[in-house]
Amino acid sequence: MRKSIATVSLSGPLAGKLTAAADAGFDGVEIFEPDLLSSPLAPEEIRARAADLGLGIDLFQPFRDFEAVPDDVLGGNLRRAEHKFAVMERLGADLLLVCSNVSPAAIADDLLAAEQLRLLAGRAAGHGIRVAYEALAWGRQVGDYRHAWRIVELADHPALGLCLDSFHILSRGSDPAGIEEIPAEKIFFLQLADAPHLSMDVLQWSRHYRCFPGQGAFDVAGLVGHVLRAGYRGPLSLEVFNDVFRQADAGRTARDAMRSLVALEESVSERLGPRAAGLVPPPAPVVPTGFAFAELATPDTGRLSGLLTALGFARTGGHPTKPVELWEQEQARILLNTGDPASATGPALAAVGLETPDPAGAVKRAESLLAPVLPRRRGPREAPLDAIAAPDGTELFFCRTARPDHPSWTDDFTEVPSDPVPSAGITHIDHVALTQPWHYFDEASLFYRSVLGLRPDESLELADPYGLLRSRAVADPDGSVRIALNVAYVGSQPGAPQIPWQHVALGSRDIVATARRLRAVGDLLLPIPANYYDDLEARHDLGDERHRTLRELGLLYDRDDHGEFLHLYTRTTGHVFFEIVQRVGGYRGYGAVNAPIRLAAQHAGSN
Ligand SMILES: O=C(O)c1ccc(O)c(O)c1
Ligand SMILES: [Mg+2]
Repeated sequence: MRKSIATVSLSGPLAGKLTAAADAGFDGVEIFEPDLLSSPLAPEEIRARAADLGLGIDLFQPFRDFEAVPDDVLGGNLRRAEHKFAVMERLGADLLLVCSNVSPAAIADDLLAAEQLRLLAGRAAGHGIRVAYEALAWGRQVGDYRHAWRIVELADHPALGLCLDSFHILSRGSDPAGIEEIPAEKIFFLQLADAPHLSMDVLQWSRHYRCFPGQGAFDVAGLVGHVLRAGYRGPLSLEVFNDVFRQADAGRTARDAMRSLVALEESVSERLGPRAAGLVPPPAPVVPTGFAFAELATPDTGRLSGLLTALGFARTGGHPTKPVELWEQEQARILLNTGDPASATGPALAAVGLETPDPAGAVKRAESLLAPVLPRRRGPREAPLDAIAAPDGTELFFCRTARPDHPSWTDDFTEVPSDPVPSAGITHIDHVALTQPWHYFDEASLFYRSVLGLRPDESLELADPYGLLRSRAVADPDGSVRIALNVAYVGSQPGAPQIPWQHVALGSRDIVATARRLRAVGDLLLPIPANYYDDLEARHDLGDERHRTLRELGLLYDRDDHGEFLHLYTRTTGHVFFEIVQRVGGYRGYGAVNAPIRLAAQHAGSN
């Protein structure tokens, strides 16, 4: 389907917005009038610029407070309309969005509204222009799409139709099924936005918190399904008012926007059948089945090799041509890379290897969702290793480890002789946690969900001693791949503590034994205050002996309806630390209740 975006969704001056939309592959734009008014370009120049970029100007918006006004106001409104028509002719735009009147002067009289809109449509038609009437959720008299439709029906003019906007419909809890009763030729335009569930004034919610479909809590795909069943075949147009996107890079936001529409088309086609309404779903996701490795970029191996040895890892391989070491313990594999510029400020998590049943298919899926595919870093006799860049720059490699049907990346490493290291009971990588730059957070959750087919959990807000940490995890259905995305709100004030921390959580089969071993080796673990254990005893009755063990070893505890979770943390090295976890039963979370304790301990340790 044709894909458009309202210029209000992107940051910066109008010319840059057009370039960003075109580069991301959009077919058209809605020109948001304030963007035009603040542009040094004449409408004719904007028209030419858009045409050069292959963009249509699908809509001009918004025209406000027009309908259901007293007679003495109508003349002035028609005069304003003539100005808009003139600008639109210069722009080459033939669809004007009129949003429902929000002025206290608007009269509760549908016949009057219809009569005045009919008059407007007649004038518009004289310029070859059509009018799309949109119910704003906070409209003074008209706030619901069914009400707007009754007025359009009453007006009965071929140049007057509806603009449907998913935000206004879904924020009010209106049933979108009623859209199917509207004749297709009367739905002139479809605007799409998602939003998180928030309990607040709907105007503020709309103007500040809209996000791209798939990033919020609305069933936008369900709504689009109804619109397509009604017979609408016009553009899917994103109209997102969002404070964060307004400050982010326009090119990046436009790609995020396009990714959301491609994923939306997929969700809609799953509901309506694959070839319905000219939908073109991307290749199916290839969901990863586990972690192949975590790669730490580090200026030297000294600091980390001591820690890895204490954690029970053995250095098993070296790369013949790159400064990379392979460390293993059962299915947990860590690469230490001393040749990566990312390590300049200390060890950092630079890459994650994901086990996948079909590496080539995973790359095709990623490309169709505008994920940057990285050039292959492959030596002459090395296994193919495809990788993409996640929004925060972390490289994601698609791997098949030691399978007969595919060369294994581990074969590229030369075995190195090493003394046997006593196992610490670590079996695999349970999850990785990636701290995102704050303005990429929604982009990141959509990225992992759409590109990798992982399922997002609820978004959580966790207290940090210096602010709030937002956290959202994505995982595959059986929990073999879990990625916790965090965003730190701290650090906005100069000199405030920063937490650019990434971590690798290692699964242990017996965390008490692992903890005892780590304590015996040295002072490697994050100390947990006694107050935590006093409170834990009040919250959970685990028996005296268990409480004593948790306290003695500095273990943190959580439980959910499915099981229990025990975990501990190493001190931070550079930008990374390790967590050791044991899931007992089917515990699904990440110990979020304990995050404030952990964050406070980390801040105390870094002072
Ligand atoms: O917030 C507004 O004023 C506004 C304007 C135009 C729209 O299409 C819309 O959905 C909201
Ligand atoms: Mg709208």
